[in-house]
Amino acid sequence: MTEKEKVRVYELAKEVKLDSRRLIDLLHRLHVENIKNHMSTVEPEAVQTVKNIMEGKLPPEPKSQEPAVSEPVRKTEPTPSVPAHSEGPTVAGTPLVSSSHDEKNHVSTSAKPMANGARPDNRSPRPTNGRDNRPYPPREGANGRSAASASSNRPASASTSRPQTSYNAGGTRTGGAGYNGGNRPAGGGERRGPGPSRPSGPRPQGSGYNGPGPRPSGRPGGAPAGASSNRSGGTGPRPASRPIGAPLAAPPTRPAREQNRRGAYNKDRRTTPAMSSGRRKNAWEDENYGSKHRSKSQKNQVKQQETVMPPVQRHIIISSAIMVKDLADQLGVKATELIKRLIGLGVMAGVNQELDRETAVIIATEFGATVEERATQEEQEEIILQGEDDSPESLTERPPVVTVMGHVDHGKTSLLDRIRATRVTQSEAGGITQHIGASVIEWNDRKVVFLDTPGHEAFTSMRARGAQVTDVAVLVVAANDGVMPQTVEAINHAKAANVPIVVAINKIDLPGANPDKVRTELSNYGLIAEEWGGDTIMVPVSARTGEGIENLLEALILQADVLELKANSQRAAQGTIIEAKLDKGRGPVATVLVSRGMLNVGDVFVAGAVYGRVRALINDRGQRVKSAGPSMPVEVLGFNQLPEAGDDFVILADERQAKSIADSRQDRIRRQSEPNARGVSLDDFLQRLKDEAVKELNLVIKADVHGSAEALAQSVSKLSNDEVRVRVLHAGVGSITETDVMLAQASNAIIVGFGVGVENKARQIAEKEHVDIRSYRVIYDAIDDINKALRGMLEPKFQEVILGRAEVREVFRVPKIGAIGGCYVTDGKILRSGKVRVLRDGAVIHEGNIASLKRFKDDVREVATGFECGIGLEKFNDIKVGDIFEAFSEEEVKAS
Ligand SMILES: Nc1nc2c(ncn2[C@@H]2O[C@H](COP(=O)(O)OP(=O)(O)OP(=O)(O)O)[C@@H](O)[C@H]2O)c(=O)[nH]1
Repeated sequence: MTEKEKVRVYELAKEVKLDSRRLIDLLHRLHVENIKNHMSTVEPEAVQTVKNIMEGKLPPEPKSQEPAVSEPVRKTEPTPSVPAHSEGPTVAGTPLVSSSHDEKNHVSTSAKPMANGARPDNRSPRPTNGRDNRPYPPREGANGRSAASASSNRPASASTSRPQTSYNAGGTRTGGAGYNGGNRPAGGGERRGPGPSRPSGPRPQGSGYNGPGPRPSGRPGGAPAGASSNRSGGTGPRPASRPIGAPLAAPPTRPAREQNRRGAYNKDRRTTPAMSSGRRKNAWEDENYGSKHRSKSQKNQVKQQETVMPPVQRHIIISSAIMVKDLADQLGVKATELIKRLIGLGVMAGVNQELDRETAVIIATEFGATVEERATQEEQEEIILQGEDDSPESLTERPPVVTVMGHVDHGKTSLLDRIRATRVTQSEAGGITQHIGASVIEWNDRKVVFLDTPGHEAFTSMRARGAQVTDVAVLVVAANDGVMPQTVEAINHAKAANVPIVVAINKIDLPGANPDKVRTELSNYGLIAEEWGGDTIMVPVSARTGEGIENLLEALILQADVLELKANSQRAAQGTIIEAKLDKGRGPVATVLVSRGMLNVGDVFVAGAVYGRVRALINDRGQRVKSAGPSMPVEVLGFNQLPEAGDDFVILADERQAKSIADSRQDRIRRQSEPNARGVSLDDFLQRLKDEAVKELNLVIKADVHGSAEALAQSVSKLSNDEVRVRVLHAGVGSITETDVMLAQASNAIIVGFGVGVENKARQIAEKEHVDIRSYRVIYDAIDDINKALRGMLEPKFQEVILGRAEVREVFRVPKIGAIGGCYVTDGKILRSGKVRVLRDGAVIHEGNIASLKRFKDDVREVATGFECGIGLEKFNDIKVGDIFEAFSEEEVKAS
């Protein structure tokens, strides 16, 4: 690797002899962006910085910071201090290469200058109250429980009963070089489709490496950095480095009573056949202290140590989540012992429970094992599928991919037809447009690709599947109608996807057309027309007469030029499935939009969880072609099964490899259909705050009236604080629809409904995709819940479970009783004991208990789908034909 090349984290880790996890943590501390896991790429500048640090050349100090002062380290303060001759490079006072705890010096507390005489971060003196004021907060542990915080959460008596020198596993790990268990992309996190990152949306600034600098600390639950860590007492000399994965610290010395107890246990253990006591002891001594020439006191100490924790199997390989019992086996310890340790770290797990890789690594190191982390099969496959990055020289211009969006009847279809007609008249010789999901227009020797997919889908379901194929959105607004609800929805979708918008003000041929009114209305949504000093291109057009169409195409080309859309067309192709169907005669066929490379007949591919070999390619004019380059949509024949829209499409050299990847993806899909793949919920938002340094809470708001939606959006936006920003992706009127759920899923958002119902399909998708829909009747409750979540105080409470729905088909007025709805249960069931919400035209008009549930004349406890029944409601008589009764119950949600 040359220093100018980007490298992946694991490669760099290998090179600098640092465990990937630690390197990720270091990169985070250096504020290097986009480092998610060991496969993330590291910019050359950051690579160099890491190397410098590892070679002991510390990063330049921020000017604003205080002068270097050798700060005395108090004996009681859980503050890392690095000895003069420590060669272990440090950042922010944290040893990057954890060293074994040197027992000889374990009581040393004097301050010593750092390797090159200055503290790397020149922090101001830390308070002694145990709060972490370090500029770089500790990374959090798996499941949101940092080992450090876990240790800090222990009862005070437990921690104070330990001597200063005591070994505190949690503190050692996370307070030290840190363990970042939460750096994986969020469940629904946006996975860009293959291909070079598009320049649309905000572009990364520079290399993404901002160099070291203070970062606000004080994340919720932040534990004292290094609290009770071995650094607190172990300030004596340490070895400069240790082999990768070598034990991070020597085993603990414990209070005498505990040692005795453990001693007894260990005596038992030493009788186990795994290793004779003599061999164990020697191995332990050799590794930790050297076998000879110790002082008496040292020997005593060694003896003490030896009785505390027996050495266990030293080298294990962890590549994925592992069951507690399997890890215990690998480590050669009892599962109960492992479980105890896990509890100490705040992780509750049973013998048969899986530990994620990060937790497994931590706990294994706790037991003194060296751990080799290997990429999981999935990660290895992703590396293969991602392929090499393209060098800037290999990139050439590619056409823009455009999606048309807008309100119903504003003329999207007519506009697309008119544009296609332009193409037909301009360049086609008798070609018949074939529906393949996209079409290519050639205008003034420039190509523009239009997706036929209904606008929202391109931004929701596709994006939810990780694919973002659109470069530019054309927002069609009828000049006689102006901005309507779906116009706003479209704007929000495009904004959430960071896709620039070109506005087509349509129907200007109509007498009532008022383009300026449209411009004014759009300005309320942040779209200011260029001619009014803004940066949104707005083109008046008429799909009917064709007026302005050329201007629109010109605007799109202009926008494409601004975006500098480029791709390498000389490599193996990658793309995205934009449509797939089972054709009677041809079997599974799908349209692929090539994002980079050249797709050729005969190529072997993986697409999502299916694979195949390209038998034929058909373009949007129905012509067979031999190849298709970047941005080109092309129908592909040769799939073994039907792929799904939004799936990635990647050419591989080897059919066996393609099959194997497709098979393992199928397996994964099967496993994921079990309830562990989750979207984001408000309840676990706090957890994710800790786990992944989530900085944004995305919301989709739906309310019964415009005023409520606005009010709620404004109120919750104001809840943003220094650490977390509330971002309202969309605030609209009407019931919660499938589109809302898809937008929420694609953007990891929570849906907040205020006085509105949830459409059936939307409910089903939300359940399947684990999208959290929160319904409120009181605006304050909504604000309060979101506020609590932001402040990390949300108490999981009762969650609504929808039981079923019934439609009112007739209304009976019963004297002295009131109105009874003659209902038909359309789905689920209605329970007498449940509650009912009355929905009329998508809005909730009442919520309350059921007063009576009858089948014919009999009172019944429940009525299932497909049956008729009479439902009377407590304190509500205004039942009307067409009302929907949504039955629900409230179940307590356990804290996650
Ligand atoms: N006068 C006039 N009518 C138009 C124009 N564009 C579309 N229309 C008419 O508006 C109606 C709706 O047009 P569509 O193209 O179907 O609108 P759409 O946005 O695709 O509608 P949905 O697919 O239902 O969302 C049709 O009757 C069109 O003929 C235009 O520029 N001028």
